[in-house]
Amino acid sequence: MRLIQPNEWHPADGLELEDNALEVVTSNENNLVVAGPGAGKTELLAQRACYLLQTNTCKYPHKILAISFKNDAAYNLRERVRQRCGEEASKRFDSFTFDSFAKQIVDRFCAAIPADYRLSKDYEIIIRDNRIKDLYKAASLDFFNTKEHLIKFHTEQALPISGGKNEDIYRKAVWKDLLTAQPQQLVSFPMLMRIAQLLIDTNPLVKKYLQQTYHFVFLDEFQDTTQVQYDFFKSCFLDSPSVFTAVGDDKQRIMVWAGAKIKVFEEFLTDTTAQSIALSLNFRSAPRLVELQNYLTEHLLNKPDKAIPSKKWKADQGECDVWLLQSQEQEKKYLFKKVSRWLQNDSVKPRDICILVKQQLEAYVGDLIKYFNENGINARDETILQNLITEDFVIYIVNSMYFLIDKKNGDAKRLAMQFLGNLRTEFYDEQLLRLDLGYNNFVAKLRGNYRRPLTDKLMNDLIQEIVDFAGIDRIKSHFPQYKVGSCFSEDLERVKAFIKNYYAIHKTLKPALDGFMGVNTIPVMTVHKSKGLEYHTVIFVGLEDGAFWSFNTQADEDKCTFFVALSRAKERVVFTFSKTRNSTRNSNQSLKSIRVLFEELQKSKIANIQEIK
Ligand SMILES: Nc1ncnc2c1ncn2[C@@H]1O[C@H](COP(=O)(O)OP(=O)(O)OP(=O)(O)O)[C@@H](O)[C@H]1O
Repeated sequence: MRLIQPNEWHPADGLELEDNALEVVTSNENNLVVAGPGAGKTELLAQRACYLLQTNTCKYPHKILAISFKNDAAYNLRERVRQRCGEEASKRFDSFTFDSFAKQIVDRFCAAIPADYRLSKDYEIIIRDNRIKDLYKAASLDFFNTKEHLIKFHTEQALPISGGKNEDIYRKAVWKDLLTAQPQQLVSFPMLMRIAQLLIDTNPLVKKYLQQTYHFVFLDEFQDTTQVQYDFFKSCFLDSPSVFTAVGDDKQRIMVWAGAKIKVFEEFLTDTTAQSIALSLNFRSAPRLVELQNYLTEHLLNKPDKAIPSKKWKADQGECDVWLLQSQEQEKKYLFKKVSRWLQNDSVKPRDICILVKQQLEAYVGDLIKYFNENGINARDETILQNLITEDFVIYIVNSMYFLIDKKNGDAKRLAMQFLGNLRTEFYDEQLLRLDLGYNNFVAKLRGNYRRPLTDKLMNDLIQEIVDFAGIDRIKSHFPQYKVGSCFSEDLERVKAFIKNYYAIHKTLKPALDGFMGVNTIPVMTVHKSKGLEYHTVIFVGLEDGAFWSFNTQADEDKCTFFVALSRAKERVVFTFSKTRNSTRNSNQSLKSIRVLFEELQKSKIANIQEIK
């Protein structure tokens, strides 16, 4: 890799950075970038990674650690860095979620965990908090009124658990029950993070190893950081020479219900003496939508910041519609008609459109998804597959299959080879060339053996052979999340099952793979899942009291949720209100509790509100 002098470095891909962004990209100080939607915060992290690696400011062999909240966000950031500064440099860029980073530390250094909290190799991760809640219930602990309070209480304290109050004794007992459960120990991700923190607090060598490995630490979507995550970050890196860059937006703080720390920006600035830096451009949304976001920022969120649209747009671009409909039945048909027209006339692809709901996806749009699919527009609940299809090994399998059916598909081969190369970071160029040749021969052999139709058995065997070529042990040892337990085999079985299902529908492999990956399919998801993403058109279904049932108790967070939905759109955003919604608990819908959202849209004079007869 050719080294670039810092003063000769330019942002990758010809992008222009505003002055503040460029200052952060090249800075050697701790910074907190606070900026609105579409300001390029994630892009700034990608550009900073390129700067640090290409100029060797992050000196070889030290690395950059980027921590995100969701698998797909970690994946997207890693991909952006790879595209911007190439395969070789990006090997020193580790992009993980908080959860997988903590798990990796625990798995790697499990013998160093103090005895009372030690985990064996095959612990089970509890995803559903109910198991924890039930244990407290069994201990007749009723001093918390909500499950959320109880779950927060469970990991509120750093380990080891101390204190002699009743609550502490119960907490200790529940932790013990979980860590001695048979046949496997049980831990939630926040528990795992507390254990990782304990490991670091009690093992200076592990701490030193982390700090020497990662000279630069990035924190994406910092507004969503929980107390447990922040404590873990501090144990790992505070007061070390590592340089921190956090980016976030307090207008997009929608995870307070899940424990996001409201004062995290302030604490970070104090703890790390970071500078707070603002950005002013919005690269994502067209000018009319930026204007609407600015209006709502001031009048709904009571914040002073204003964004400036990028110059690539014409001043009158951007549209916001609110459609008031009579029934859910009318809503699905009207939306179908509109979406069909956009797909035909506006050169918009299904993947450029996103349907969002606040929650209860099935109740709000289950019927609509069915109706779209029955009438020729693919749409699906993306939440089911979003994590799986961004897993590296899944991308490898699918691209190997695309390459199998089309030997001219160079992109598919490149992506598959990239995965294989990453599993063998110790390889020299010559060995990589041999691997390339071996992979070509392997796929050529598969092509020769490939028979149609693919029975379930043949499909299973085909996928298994592709995985075996990469080597299950190698995959497991490379990806911390797969090292222990049965996560890998479970995910692999899910991949096989999904591809077989799509194959049963389409009868040929290409559309089956496209179906699995969601090509030509409108993604449908909750606003929470849509964070960090962007679409040409966003349709928010259910601007109603029923969907915002918690508005009276958490108005600020719900206003931010509404703002996040709106700000995912590049050119068009639509809100629907339906007078009746039979699939929900209260079929008659009103606009009383959330009147302020509706009124502010109206007052903005940008939203076009229409009653649809
Ligand atoms: N300097 C730039 N020049 C041109 N386009 C940019 C620049 N920075 C970001 N973009 C583009 O703007 C869009 C938004 O960028 P990005 O996702 O980084 O914003 P963000 O601040 O993280 O957004 P959000 O907080 O809303 O998720 C992306 O399409 C990105 O490619």
